[in-house]
Amino acid sequence: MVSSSSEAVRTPHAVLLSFPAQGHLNPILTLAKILHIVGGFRITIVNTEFNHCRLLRSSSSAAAAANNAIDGFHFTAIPDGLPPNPFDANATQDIPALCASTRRHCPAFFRHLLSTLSPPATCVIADGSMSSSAAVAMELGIPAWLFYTHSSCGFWSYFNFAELIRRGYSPLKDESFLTNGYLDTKIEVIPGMEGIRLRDLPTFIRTTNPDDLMLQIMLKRPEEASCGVGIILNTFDDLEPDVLAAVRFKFGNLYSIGPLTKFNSLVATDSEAAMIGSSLWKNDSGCFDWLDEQEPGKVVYVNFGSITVLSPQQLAEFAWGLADSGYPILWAIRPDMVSSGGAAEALPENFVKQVEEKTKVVAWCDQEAVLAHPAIGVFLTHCGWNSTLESLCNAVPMVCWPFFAEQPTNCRYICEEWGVGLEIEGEVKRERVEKLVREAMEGEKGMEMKRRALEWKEKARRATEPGGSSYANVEKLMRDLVQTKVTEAEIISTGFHHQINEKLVQ
Ligand SMILES: O=c1ccn([C@@H]2O[C@H](COP(=O)(O)OP(=O)(O)O[C@H]3O[C@H](CO)[C@@H](O)[C@H](O)[C@H]3O)[C@@H](O)[C@H]2O)c(=O)[nH]1
Repeated sequence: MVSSSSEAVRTPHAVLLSFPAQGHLNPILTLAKILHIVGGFRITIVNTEFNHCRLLRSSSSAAAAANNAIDGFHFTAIPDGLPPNPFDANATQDIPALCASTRRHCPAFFRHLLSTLSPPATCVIADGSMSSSAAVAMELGIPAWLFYTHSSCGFWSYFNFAELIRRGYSPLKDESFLTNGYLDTKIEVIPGMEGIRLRDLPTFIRTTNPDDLMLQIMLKRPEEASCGVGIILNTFDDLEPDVLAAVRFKFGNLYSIGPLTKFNSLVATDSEAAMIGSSLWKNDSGCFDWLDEQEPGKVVYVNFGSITVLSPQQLAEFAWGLADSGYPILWAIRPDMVSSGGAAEALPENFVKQVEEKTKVVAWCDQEAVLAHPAIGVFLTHCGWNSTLESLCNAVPMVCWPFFAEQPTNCRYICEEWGVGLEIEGEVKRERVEKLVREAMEGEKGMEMKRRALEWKEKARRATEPGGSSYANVEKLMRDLVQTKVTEAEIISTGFHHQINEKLVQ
């Protein structure tokens, strides 16, 4: 690795801009720690004001960084452009509204920030979902990289949406196409993803409305992905070789640097920066005492990430299916996770009484530490990309219930390509939940999944150690972040001025 004592003329200053969601902030913070602790970079992490407040409330170490108490590692915030809501620290913002608003408003705020930042930024890493802000950095002559925090298969699917529309796969003719078998159509037009079905692609393609906001946003991906000097993906070469080969063919400057979670040990120093937490909810540490009392490999860990919302009926089907499986359950139910409100209180009557001995319900927990606990046998997950990687890195087989966005694509790879998951297809039914949890825990498929999961854990370890592909790509990224310069010719030839002006007046 590039050492922190390298003879840089001045300390490089990386500004990292995160989309305001937990699944984005976590990998961005880990990358920032690597750059700071291993590469000696000065760091500024930019959140939206709403997320910044949530972070400060739940993480005292982040609050210290925000108050400039940690040397060379800072947090700051820009508005997200949404009207101020009555502030609710537990709220998750509406994702389409947030996507639209951050795209429209953040570039101007980010431009102001970059123009006034002292010391000035020497490089920018912008969340791929905030690519217009990366374009602003380039316009100011600051080289910018785009970091897409989802899987490569997710990234590449979005990238190919325009082609799918051109070929008439989407928009769907009418609602009946959601259930009449049409979604089982195999899509042979995405290089590196041969055999994938329409239903495996990110959910935003399943619309009947050509003007659907998320569809329209994803259609801009090809243009936007080209607006930085390189693309960063939190994956590793052995995991998604075909997709990565196709993406590399399109983008020469691609850095596959994952699983970033594996680098946590590299940055686990006793420095204050290493201790900074990124949880947007307060962790309930009580679950570890409970886990310590459980038999090894017998607990079903249930967590649907930071965005999934369940109806009370879905919650009840999961609850009874899990209870009927007979295994101990650790279940994280966010305060805003059930559409009727209430959250843990929304669990069916009698459920808690019936499974009291065997169940621990928390609002939020330190998931990486939970997945590393020997008591965990199976992870019932929504297939968010961070959860997927954290599960793979800890060799925990998955029962998958993809909720939205690129989660069905991750699910397809988890179950079919990597052989470490079983999918709950269609509507949640308690019998199905019970059957799949049992199969994953004690069935033949479960045994095979565990064997494959151990192999992936080992491959992830190798990728992130000296000599591994992700390790080498992190080194290259650090070098490039220091050495790359944006020339006027590049700015003009890629039309940044034009794009930005157009975006700002929209
Ligand atoms: O109780 C909890 C629950 C979650 N986490 C962490 O929160 C993150 C959740 O990320 P992820 O699993 O990716 O889920 P989402 O929050 O749903 O992530 C969003 O962002 C991801 C990355 O772009 C996408 O893959 C998802 O589809 C999108 O919903 C992970 O690091 C978890 O370890 C905790 O620490 N404690």
